Amino acid sequence: MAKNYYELHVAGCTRQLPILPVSDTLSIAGFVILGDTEIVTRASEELAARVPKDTDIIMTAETKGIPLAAELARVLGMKRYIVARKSVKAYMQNPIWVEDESITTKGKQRLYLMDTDVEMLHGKNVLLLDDVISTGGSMKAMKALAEKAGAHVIGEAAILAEGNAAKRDDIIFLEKLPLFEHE
Ligand SMILES: Nc1ncnc2[nH]cnc12
Repeated sequence: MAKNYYELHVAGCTRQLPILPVSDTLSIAGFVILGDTEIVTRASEELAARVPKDTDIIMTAETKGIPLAAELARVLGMKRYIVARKSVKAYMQNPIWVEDESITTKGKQRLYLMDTDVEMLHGKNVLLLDDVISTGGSMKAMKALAEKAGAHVIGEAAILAEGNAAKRDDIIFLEKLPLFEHE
């Protein structure tokens, strides 16, 4: 049980985030939107106002970005959105893939798209979406994957920008989230 919490205020919601170690020297405030309809709905409304006008389609990656992408696409009246997967399922034909590294996952993993996703992305302006942008590793992998599929990445958006990402002016986000360094 985590003893310490960080109080987050975002899109009119307040959440107590448990501070949890991800390495010997670094802890994060765990932000989980899975199962939280209120934060997903309200954040999507605020993000919708900031989506680049010429966005054709939204793309996210498994897992925590999925409800956000579904709701943001719905608010924007988009019938489809794209989910990059962490593994290849039997129903995924002719997959393409890239390597991915993230702050919350140990080691390397891959991100995959199936051929129907590639068809939907080809030649489109795509907005990359996630719950948190931190090191930028997941976004980098998603960008490479979208470009491999023949899409043009028009922007990167998230509910929160964590650590140094909060200083970036090339990404869309609603609030900052600190990282917690210790000895
Ligand atoms: N603070 C955080 N909580 C949950 N997922 C994350 N991914 C990157 N930073 C995170």
